[in-house]
Amino acid sequence: MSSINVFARWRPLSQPEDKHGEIHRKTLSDCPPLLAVSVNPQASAEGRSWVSSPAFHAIFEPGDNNHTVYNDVVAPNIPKILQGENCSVFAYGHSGSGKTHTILGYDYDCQNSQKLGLCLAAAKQLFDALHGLNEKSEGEKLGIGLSLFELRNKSAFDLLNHRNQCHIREGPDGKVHIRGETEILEGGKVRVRPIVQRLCWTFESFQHELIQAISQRTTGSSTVHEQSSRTHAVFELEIISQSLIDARHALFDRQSELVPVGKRATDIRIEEESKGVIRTADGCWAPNPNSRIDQERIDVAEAEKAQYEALVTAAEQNIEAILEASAFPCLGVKMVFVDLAGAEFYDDNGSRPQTVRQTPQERQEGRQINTDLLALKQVMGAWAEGQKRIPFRSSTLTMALREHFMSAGKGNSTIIVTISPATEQYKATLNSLKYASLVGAARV
Ligand SMILES: Nc1ncnc2c1ncn2[C@@H]1O[C@H](COP(=O)(O)OP(=O)(O)OP(=O)(O)O)[C@@H](O)[C@H]1O
Repeated sequence: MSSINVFARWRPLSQPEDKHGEIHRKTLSDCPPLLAVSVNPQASAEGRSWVSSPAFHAIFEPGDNNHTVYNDVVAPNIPKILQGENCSVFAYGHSGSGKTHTILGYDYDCQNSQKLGLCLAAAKQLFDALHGLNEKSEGEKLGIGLSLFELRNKSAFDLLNHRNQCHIREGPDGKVHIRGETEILEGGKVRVRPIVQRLCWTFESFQHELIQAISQRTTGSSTVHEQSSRTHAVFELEIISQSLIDARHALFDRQSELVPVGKRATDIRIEEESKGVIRTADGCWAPNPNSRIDQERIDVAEAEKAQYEALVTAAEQNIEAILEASAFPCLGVKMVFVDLAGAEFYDDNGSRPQTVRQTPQERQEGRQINTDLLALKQVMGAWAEGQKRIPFRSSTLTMALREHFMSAGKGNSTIIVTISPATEQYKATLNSLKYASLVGAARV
């Protein structure tokens, strides 16, 4: 079994692409249940077809709408989420191939559910399911916490907090944390806020938050079109309850109280230990016979630090206890959608197509996007093959997505490779298919 479910989606030919014609393509079903694809720049170019490995769970045709894609790709994950499994869905493809159309859609009106992007359609189905659970339960109500950030040029930006810059750090626990602003509070307390999570108790409030946030997404010119998303956007939907959120806030408070106490203990230790040595005439350090370390002062400071550390541990355990005691296995479970920035592609001779003008900054961003996507490709390949060392640290994108890979479990990650049927984009389409073929063919 492959650990990543791979789908391909052909988009319709756009009007300007019409004159150059369509890639000749065939879906092959020789190895059920997986499909392969054969492509050829033109129907007449016999003998030059490239054939993928049997890697695809389904291949969507240009006439298939978002609703069809949702039913095949995302809907089977909803029962898994409700049973307590994390899931993630990535859209990968070159610029202009239809990633944003798939993940977000360009029509957010939920009356027209045929066009709704996968993220909103999933939220709608999840809210329907949560509503059923909430009705039956006497206890706490469940909702969805939405977080949304984009990655651009090695930085992360919080779209639910005025695009504030966030920092991606690996913590002492080995987990990657995405942190927002650092606040200095009274008494030297330091609070490093996590990225904003909006609590939504109805689909309508979720939809409102999402639409507001995505209006802040960055667009620019790619080598293909002028409204290209120049960032990787990560949409995180977490099943939450009020007591889980309150417990997390309590943990942040305890962590911020620990910071000045921990710093004081470290300062006192350094101060006392430095009394115990003196500098000799030749510039070396030697024990100071006239000074005595005040061990009691160090011990008092360390004891105070230990008290505050215990409070942090208790707050962490409280979160664990809330999750374990919940009647709902889905509490704290995440569904993540990633709309990757479009890979830039070049002509055979390495030059860019002349269709769209790019600024030097956009060209630089294009190179960074390609570097990120290459790193992601390597991570997906290593992860799909079950390798021990997965190169998550090789880019900000893979660092930020590390937790999603680690927590999604085998079989719960999906990649939709969006592809264009335009002959002029054959090379880029072929690249995307080769990549998908590689990931989909990997077995564990
Ligand atoms: N399956 C589809 N059906 C109809 N229109 C589509 C489809 N896929 C893409 N399009 C249209 O093609 C254009 C480009 O699509 P989109 O913006 O989703 O590309 P993208 O891959 O997100 O590009 P970029 O990475 O540069 O942002 C849009 O106008 C979109 O509406």
